[in-house]
Amino acid sequence: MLMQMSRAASPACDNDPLYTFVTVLATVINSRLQAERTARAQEQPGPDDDVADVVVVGGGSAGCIVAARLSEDPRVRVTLLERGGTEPPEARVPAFLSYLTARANVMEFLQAQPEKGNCNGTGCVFPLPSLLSGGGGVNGMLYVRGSSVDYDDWAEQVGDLSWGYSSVLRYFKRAERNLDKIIALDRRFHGRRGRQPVSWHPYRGPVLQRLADAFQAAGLPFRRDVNARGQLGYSVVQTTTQGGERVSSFRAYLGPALRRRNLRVVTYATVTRVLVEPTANTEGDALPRATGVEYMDAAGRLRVVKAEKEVVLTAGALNTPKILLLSGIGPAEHLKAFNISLMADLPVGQGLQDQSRAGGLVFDCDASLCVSDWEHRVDDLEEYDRHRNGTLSATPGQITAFVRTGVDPPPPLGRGRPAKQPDLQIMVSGSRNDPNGCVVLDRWRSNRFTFMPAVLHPRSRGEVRLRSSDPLQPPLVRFGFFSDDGNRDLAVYKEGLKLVLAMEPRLAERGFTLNRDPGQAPACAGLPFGSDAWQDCLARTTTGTTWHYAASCRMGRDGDAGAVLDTGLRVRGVQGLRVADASAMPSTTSGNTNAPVMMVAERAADLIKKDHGFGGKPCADDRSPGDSGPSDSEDSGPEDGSA
Ligand SMILES: Cc1cc2nc3c(=O)[nH]c(=O)nc-3n(C[C@H](O)[C@H](O)[C@H](O)COP(=O)(O)OP(=O)(O)OC[C@H]3O[C@@H](n4cnc5c(N)ncnc54)[C@H](O)[C@@H]3O)c2cc1C
Repeated sequence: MLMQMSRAASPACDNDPLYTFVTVLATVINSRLQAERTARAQEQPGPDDDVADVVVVGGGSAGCIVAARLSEDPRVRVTLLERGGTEPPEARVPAFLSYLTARANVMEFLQAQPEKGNCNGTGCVFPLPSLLSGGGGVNGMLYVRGSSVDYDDWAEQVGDLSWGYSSVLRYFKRAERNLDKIIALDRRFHGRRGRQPVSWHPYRGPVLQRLADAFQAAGLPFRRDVNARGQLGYSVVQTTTQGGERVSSFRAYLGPALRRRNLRVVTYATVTRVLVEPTANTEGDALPRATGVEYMDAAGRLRVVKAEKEVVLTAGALNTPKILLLSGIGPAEHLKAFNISLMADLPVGQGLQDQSRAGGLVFDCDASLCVSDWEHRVDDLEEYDRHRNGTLSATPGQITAFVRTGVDPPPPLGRGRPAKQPDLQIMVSGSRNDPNGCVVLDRWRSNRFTFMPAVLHPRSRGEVRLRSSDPLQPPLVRFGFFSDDGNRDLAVYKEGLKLVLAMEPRLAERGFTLNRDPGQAPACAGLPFGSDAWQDCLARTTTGTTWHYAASCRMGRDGDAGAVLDTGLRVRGVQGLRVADASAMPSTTSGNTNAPVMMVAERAADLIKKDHGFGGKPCADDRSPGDSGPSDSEDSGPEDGSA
């Protein structure tokens, strides 16, 4: 209830008859889906005296993987607590993305702190997934690992080669079940037997073809596989799907594991804090220890689960820091202001990153290309229902481009860092220009496309702090978009705008008309369209998140004042507490963040198993860094059947 009160206005059009229509159809589609092979998560809270070996907090992209991996050993009791409910059936339909992201029962919409230099000074509105599967259940499904340079940078930053590309590649491969026969043949880079299916959306309609032609005509090279030897160019990207259905890490990992007796999953369980107790270690120093968590169940009752080995936080890059702060782990001054007893003075929440982007350039589609009427919609549904194909099996966002702009100086010679790391991504988002303003509704037949340049490696930093000591209040978030000294992030973004503006004639030839309506960016209406001042204005007033929140509790080397975790993902100065989600990343990667988060979670599970001597199937991969190894490092396959 309190969560509802704290939400910003949701763009949901729940009362629209079309929404009801789609929901009913989604249910019909679901009823024809192959029989559920996975048990439903338990929605009943556990007994008051619940005890586990490991408590995992947050059942998102990372949490579902950590819980499933750790419970492979039947001796290890794992409890996963998730504040939302189970992934809804319509999440499986790729084109229903827009309905999901507008639904208050799976997404929380919040407002960030107002800042002068972005979001028109009013505070960016941003969504937070709230369901078992987290971002993986509502996201755009793009499977993008990023550049090898990203991970070599991580290794250098944290002083640990095991986070370098040749090491983390094993975990990417371990997670992946690539369903494209040709791509899967590239065994150096791809896995074929992991739990996470990766495939192309089956449908590539005329709109996609023409967008691809426009990128090609603009001189960008076509890149078939962005997850192997390089990313630069434009691509139709593979997705976390199988046979025309979304497969989140909930479906891929946790669903098949739910039958395990040693795994307990509790939904509608909001963790309010980690229980941290001062203890004595062998040297006699007082070193606090995480002993469990407190959570609020669906009935609003406070409960406790004890963790005999450790607590793993996977509540996402905005809520993991909030939970740490509520538990007395964070900047001392900040905690003092809320009368929270200090357990460890750490820069929790300080290094928040998201890939700054802003409203890009909007193109309207010729009616001949983007027809959408009731007849077509019914055809679409029939096609999907029968063949898992057609417009419902895909999203326009499957096409994207990665660019190195040249804003940053070239890397020093001999440093072995070829200029293959993109700093800009052009994302494409489809929507409908509906007269009733409910653009989210029948978006699977988009008639309007926005090209959104996103700054992949922002210099700007934000922060996550507590709004209040009430654990049900959302965190206070400041994104800091376009706030870096020297405006380098702004320069990268503007390069993206220029690139798309230069594509305008090619897009026009192919049926896409640039929408010059000043209403697209009212604050910039008085400025000449496309001018430098207009570009600045666009960035400052139409700023948005890319939903790639990361690095808010980053790992780092000993002595790094900005590091919250060590490179084993352990919270510094606290025993029995780890972070294994996007918060732990040292910096954002060259692209979307879901695949990197899955890699971090796979690695975290191995680190935990190793530390506690748990069994299961460690990635045969913890060999010496630098040995990229053959694909025998892959998982031997889902033991409980695939999703
Ligand atoms: C709209 C959208 C589109 C995106 N598109 C893409 C894309 O196309 N490709 C891509 O690679 N990435 C995409 N991403 C990003 C990607 O999904 C995230 O990076 C990834 O899901 C982060 O994983 P996580 O485990 O760190 O956090 P999440 O997946 O967000 O999981 C956190 C979980 O913790 C739960 N939780 C939070 N607080 C508590 C609490 N107190 N108690 C219990 N549970 C709690 C949440 O409900 C949630 O389930 C997108 C994200 C969004 C939101």
